[in-house]
This record gives sequence, C-alpha cells and structure tokens, in this order.
Amino acid sequence: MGTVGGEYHALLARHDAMRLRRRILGQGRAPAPEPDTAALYDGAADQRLITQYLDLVTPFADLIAHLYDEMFARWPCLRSLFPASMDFQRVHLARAFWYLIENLHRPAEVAATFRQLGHDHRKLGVRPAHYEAFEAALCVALRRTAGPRWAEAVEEAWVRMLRFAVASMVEGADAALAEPPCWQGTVTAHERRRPDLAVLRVRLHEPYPYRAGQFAAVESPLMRQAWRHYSLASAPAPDGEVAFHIRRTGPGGVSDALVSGTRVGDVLRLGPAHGTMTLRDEDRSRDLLMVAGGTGWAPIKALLEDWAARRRGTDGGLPPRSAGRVHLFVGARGRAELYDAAALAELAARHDRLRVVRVLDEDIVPELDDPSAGYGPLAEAVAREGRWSDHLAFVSGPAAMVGATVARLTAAGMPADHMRHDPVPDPLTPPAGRGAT
Ligand SMILES: NC(=O)C1=CN([C@@H]2O[C@H](COP(=O)(O)OP(=O)(O)OC[C@H]3O[C@@H](n4cnc5c(N)ncnc54)[C@H](O)[C@@H]3O)[C@@H](O)[C@H]2O)C=CC1
Repeated sequence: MGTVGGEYHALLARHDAMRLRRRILGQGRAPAPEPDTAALYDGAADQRLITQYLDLVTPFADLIAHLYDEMFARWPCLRSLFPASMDFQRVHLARAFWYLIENLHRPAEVAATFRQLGHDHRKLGVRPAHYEAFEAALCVALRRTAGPRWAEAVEEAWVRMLRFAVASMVEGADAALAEPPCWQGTVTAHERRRPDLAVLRVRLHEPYPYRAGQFAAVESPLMRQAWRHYSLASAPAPDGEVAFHIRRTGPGGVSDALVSGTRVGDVLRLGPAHGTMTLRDEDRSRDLLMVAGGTGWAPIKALLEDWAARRRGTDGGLPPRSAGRVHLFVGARGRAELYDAAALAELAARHDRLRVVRVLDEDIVPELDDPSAGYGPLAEAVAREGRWSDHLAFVSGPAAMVGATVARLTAAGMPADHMRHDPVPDPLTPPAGRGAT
C-alpha cells in the first residue's frame, strides 16, 4: 500500500474514477434494489447481549489499546493511515463504540450517522479491506480484554454490530464517489489576531461545495492524518476562498500547527462540509437571533454574510424580499478577546436591520440570589435582553455556553425547532473547533 502520501491517494483516485465511470455507463440498466440493512438488522437483540457483558470490556481504554496493537502488528502498512499521535483517535473510537451500543435499538438512525462518517472517512484513504483487518483485530482485542468469562455469542453480536456500522460507512463512501475525497487549498492569508488565535484565508484548488454555517475537517501538512473540525468563517464566495478562525488550546496539536506553524503558501486539506446550522430560503423574512461565544463567532459570521447576500439578492437564490431583523450577541471573556471587532463594527454600520450586542464577562455582575446564575453571562444577557420565542435562533460557541443558551431560550418558551446549533455533545465527531489540540 505504500505511504498515505500522494502515490497512494492518486491510486485510490484512479480506482474511484473507474468505479464512477462504470456506474455512469451502467445507468441505462435498472439498478438492483438496495437491501434495507437497517430494517433487516435486529439491533435491539445485539444491544441487550453486548450490554449484558459490557463490564468485561469497559472502560474501553484497554480494548482499544489491544485493538490497535494487534492491527499494527499484523498489518504494519495500516499505521500510515493514522496520525503520529493516536490519543485523539482512541477517544474518537471509544465515542463511536459508546454511540453504537447506546443507539443500536435505532438502527436507521445509526445507519444515517455512519453513512455520514463513511463519507467523511474517504479523505483518510480507507478502503473496505481495511475494515476487515479492523474486525479481525477487534475480535482478538475483545477476547484478550474480557478474559475467560467471554462468550462466543457476545463476540458474534459485536461483529454484527461492527459489520452493520461498516456497511453504512461503505454506503456513505460509495454515494459520494462523484466528489473528491478531500480538497486542497493554499493559505493566502494568516493573521495572528491574538497570541493564541489566527484567522486564516484559504483558496481551494477545486470548487468546494458548502453552505454558510457548516464545518469541515482540516489537515495541516505538519500533522498528516490528524484532522480537526473548524467552521467555515465565510459564506461561499466566487473566488473560492474560505476563512477559518483557529484558537490554539495547547501545545503540539493541530490548532497549534495552524496558529503557530502555518504560513502563506502552505497547502491544507479539507474534508467535505457538514452541519445543519444553515439558513434556508424560507427563513429569509424571519427575525433572527444569533448568539456567538469566542471562536463560535466563525460560523455566525458566515451566516451573517449569507443573510446579507440573500437580502441583496446576490446569493443566486430567490429574489430579494424584505428581510427580517437580526439580533446578534457576541460574547467574550474580556475586551482583549474580541478578536474580530473591526468586522463586527463594519457589519453593524452597513446593515440597518442588524443590532449587535457585545457581552463581556467582566462587565457582568452576577446576581447571587438568581437561581439560574450558573448559566453563564452570555446566556443570561440574551435571556435578559428580549423575548425571543418568535425568532429563529442560531447558537455557536463553547458546548457549555450553547447548552446554557438553549436551556434559557427553551425556558422562555422557544420551541426546539426554532433553534439551530451543532449537536452538543456531538455523538461521534468533536464539533467545530472542539478537541482542537
Ligand atoms: N473555531 C471554530 O471554528 C469554532 C469553534 N467553536 C467552539 O467555540 C468555543 C470557543 O471557545 P473560546 O473562544 O475559548 O471561548 P471562551 O472560553 O473565550 O468563551 C466565549 C464565550 O462563551 C462564554 N462561556 C464560556 N464558557 C462558558 C460556560 N461554561 N458556560 C456559559 N458560558 C460560557 C463566555 O462567557 C464567553 O462569552 C470552543 O469550544 C470551540 O470548540 C464553535 C464553532 C466554531
């Protein structure tokens, strides 16, 4: 298989192109009916069996260590598909196991999640044969971790669960055959706005499909196969440039590489864009509430650009119509942390229907006798400032801030379908910017 570098990916690209060609040429023939794997799988039965014996293999740290040891010992060439540091990978796999086991009684939902994961995994260069190696290593690791009380029937349940997830991943990857597994982009600007924060502009080499408010996995050339999620901080633009707001959370991680080690001219790789925190055509005349904490401002900025383009009718969608108002709350711990103040001021000056409220932690005096004071200052300021139940809300920032704001808005009568935010916590993928070291 060689390395995960250019040659291997070029080979995969040729293989995908051949499969796509065969698919297109075969289009005249009636496609074979797809079996509905989710409807055929009795996930609830496997869930019961796996759960009954779960204490033998949890916490998953040992199981996962044995699994990777076994896999890399038997197939050393697979090591190059993984990043140098496996820490994040281990956490990610433990999350995936927990998600699977807890949701196996809802196979359709699990299948949808894993189809998306399969789509996203194309960028790693993963092929179906790799999943077979993973399965063999998992069986060895289960036996080694569980010891003599392990039962064959439980292992079979684990294998069925894994094959179900893998079948969904392969389906997701196949459905995306017409698009590149990842996109390359050259850094055209790198502005250090704070010692720990940079704003990057990246020009994609090929058209990159995404919508304002979405996020994508990003890889730095300094840390191959270590991908972290960040929001696209600008709406799609004709010049093919995108922006990212990256905060370094510690030394030696991907965010550190992007903030401290990246220069103009470097080439980054992006995975496909995901996320449902987007504006839709039917939202254009609605009043919007936008709440951004810290670098959670990145997708909100993209959404505002999208909103402004829709108002002007330059988004290529429906003709312009009288837009609703936008109330934007931007939270930061202190004045020095407001890293995009000039852009905020410019937006506020340009749009009469946009009202901007900056909320600084240090300006807020907590009310000690308020039972909800623990919710945090930004959420409190939002709740204090108005009645929002008729608005459509977009909330982005630290998970605790998003949770607190959503709780406040819900308590004030805002229905769940009036609020858009990335999942908190996300079942499988750490959301944009999270786990960024
Ligand atoms: N970089 C990106 O593209 C994106 C990043 N994010 C997430 O946004 C977060 C941004 O972090 P920072 O910039 O360090 O924000 P921060 O820690 O400086 O806080 C920003 C705001 O959130 C509030 N806040 C912080 N912790 C809170 C808590 N426990 N409860 C209630 N409110 C709280 C603060 O009061 C402040 O107003 C990260 O968790 C990141 O994962 C989200 C979307 C995109």
